[in-house]
Amino acid sequence: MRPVLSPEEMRAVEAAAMTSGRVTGAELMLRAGAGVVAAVEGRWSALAAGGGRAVVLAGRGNNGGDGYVIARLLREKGWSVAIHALGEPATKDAAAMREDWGAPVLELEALDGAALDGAELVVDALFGTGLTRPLAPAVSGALRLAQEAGVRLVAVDILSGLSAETGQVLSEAPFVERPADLTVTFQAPKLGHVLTPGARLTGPLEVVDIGLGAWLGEALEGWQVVQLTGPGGAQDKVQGHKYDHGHALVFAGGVGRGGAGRLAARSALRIGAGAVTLAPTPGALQENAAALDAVMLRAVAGVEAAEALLEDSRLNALCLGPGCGVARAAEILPVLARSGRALVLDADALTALAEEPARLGDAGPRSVLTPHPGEFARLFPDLGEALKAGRSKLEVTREAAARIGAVVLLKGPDTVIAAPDGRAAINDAGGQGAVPWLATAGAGDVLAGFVTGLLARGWPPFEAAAHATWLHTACARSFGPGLIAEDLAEELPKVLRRLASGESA
Ligand SMILES: NC(=O)C1=CN([C@@H]2O[C@H](COP(=O)(O)OP(=O)(O)OC[C@H]3O[C@@H](n4cnc5c(N)ncnc54)[C@H](OP(=O)(O)O)[C@@H]3O)[C@@H](O)[C@H]2O)[C@@H](O)CC1
Ligand SMILES: [K+]
Repeated sequence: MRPVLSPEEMRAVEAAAMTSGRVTGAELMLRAGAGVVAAVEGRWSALAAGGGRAVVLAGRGNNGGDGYVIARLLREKGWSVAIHALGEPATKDAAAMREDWGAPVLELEALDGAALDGAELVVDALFGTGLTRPLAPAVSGALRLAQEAGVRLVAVDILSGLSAETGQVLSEAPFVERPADLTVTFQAPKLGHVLTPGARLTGPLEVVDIGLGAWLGEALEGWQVVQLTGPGGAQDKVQGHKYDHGHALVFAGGVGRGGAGRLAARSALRIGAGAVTLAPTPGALQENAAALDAVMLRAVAGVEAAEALLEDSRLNALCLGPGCGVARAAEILPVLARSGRALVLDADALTALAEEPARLGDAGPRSVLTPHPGEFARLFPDLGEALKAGRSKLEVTREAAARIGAVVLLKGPDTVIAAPDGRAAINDAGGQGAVPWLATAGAGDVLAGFVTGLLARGWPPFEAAAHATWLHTACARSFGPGLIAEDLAEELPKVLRRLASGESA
C-alpha cells in the first residue's frame, strides 16, 4: 500500500516543509524540474544525449514554474527549446524561474504544426494540482495538437485537464483521448492518477522524490487513502487445524441457478478458508452435489433452516447474493444480519437491501457490500447521480460507507473500498496494469468469494475487502486474455506461490 494524496493534502505537505524553514518553494521547484528531466532521460535513453528539439507548454502557476526549470535544464544539455506560455507567471517562484530562463517566450496561441515539426518532446506544464475549472478550448487544443503531431508528451505532475482530486477530465472542448507518454509526479501519486479516466490518461507514472518525505507523515495525520500494491499478507497462512482458518457459508439459489454460488464458494476455499459450505435450496441439492467436491453442501429452504444451520458456531463468515434470487435473499438476509457473523452482501442481496435497508439490522460493522455501479445507484440513488455527474468516486464511496455503516466496495477499473471511519483504498486497474478481460460474467461472484474467504480467516472487513480486490486483479493479470470467471480462483494458487516466494504477483 502506498499513500495517495489529494491536492489539498499535497499542499499541506509542501506548507509544512516550507514552514520548517528547511526548504523553500523555489528549491522544491528546482528539484521537481530536475526530476522530470531525469525521468525523461531514464525512460528514453536516446534523448539523454541532448541536441533534440523540445517544446514546453507553460501555465501561469507553479506547474508552469516547473516548466521553466525543465526548459532551462534541457537547454543546458544542448536541446533547442521553445516555450509557449499562457501568460506571465502569476506566482513568485514561477516568476523567478521565468527570470532564470532569460530568453523570449512565445504565446500558447502561436503553437502550430510547424512549431511541433521535428520536435522530440512536448512538456505539458500548463496545469497541475491547481486546476479547478474546465480548460479553455485554446489550452486543450494545444495539447491535442501535440498528440496529433505524434510527439512524445510528458505531463508535469498530472496531464493538464485532469482533476488531481477526482481523476475526471475538466475541459470545455473535447479532450485528448490518448494517454500521456509519461507523467512525472512529485513525492506521492495523487488521486487523479489512480481514479478513472485519469488512471488511463496518465500513462506510465513516475514518482520523483523531492525531499518531502519527512513531512508526509506529519502533515497527513488524518490521511487515510491508499493505493493497493500487494496482498496484505494473504499469501501467509499460519499452521493450524482447518477450522482455525474459519468456515465460510455461501448461500446459493434454486434449480439451475447454482453457478454463481459455486464460483463464490470455490473462491472462498482457494483463498484459504478452512472449510466452505454451499447452501442451495433443497431442490437444487442434487445438481450442486454433481458439481462440487471439496465444498460441502447443506440445503436451506428458508428462514428456519438458515437459523438451524447457523447454530453451528464454527460458521464464521457468510456470503449472500450470488445467484440467490432477490426474494430468497430478502427472506434470509435478516437472519444472517442477526447472527453476529461476518457478512458479504453481493448481487441479489444488494437489491434486497436497497428495497429495505433495515434488513441489515446492526450487522454493518461486520459487513462488506460489493456493488457494481448499477447496484450502488439502487442502494444510494443520490450518490449514484452524483457519481454520474462527475463527483469523486472516492468521496461518494466514503459517504456511502459512512451512511450505511459497513465497508463498501464499489467495483470498476478503479475499485474503491471505503470503511465507515473514512479509511479508503483504491485498486487501480484502469491505467498501466489494466485488465480489461476481468469484465467477464461471474468475476464478481469470485470477488465476493475471495472477500468471504478472508473474513473466514479472521480478517477485518476493510482489509479483507481491499486485499481480496487486489488479489482478484492479480489473478486476472496473471492469467491474461481469454480469462473466464472459473480461471480466476484456479489462478490464485500460482499467484500466492509467487508472492510467498517474494516474487511479484
Ligand atoms: N505542492 C508542491 O509541493 C510542489 C508543487 N509544484 C508544482 O506546483 C503545481 C501546483 O501549482 P499551483 O498551485 O500554482 O497550480 P497550477 O496547477 O500551476 O495552476 C495555476 C493556477 O491556475 C488557475 N486555474 C485553475 N484552473 C484553471 C483553468 N481551467 N484555466 C485557467 N486558470 C486556471 C488557478 O488559479 P485561480 O485562477 O483559480 O486563482 C491555479 O492556481 C504542482 O502541480 C507542481 O507542478 C512543484 O513546483 C514542487 C512542489
Ligand atoms: K501538467
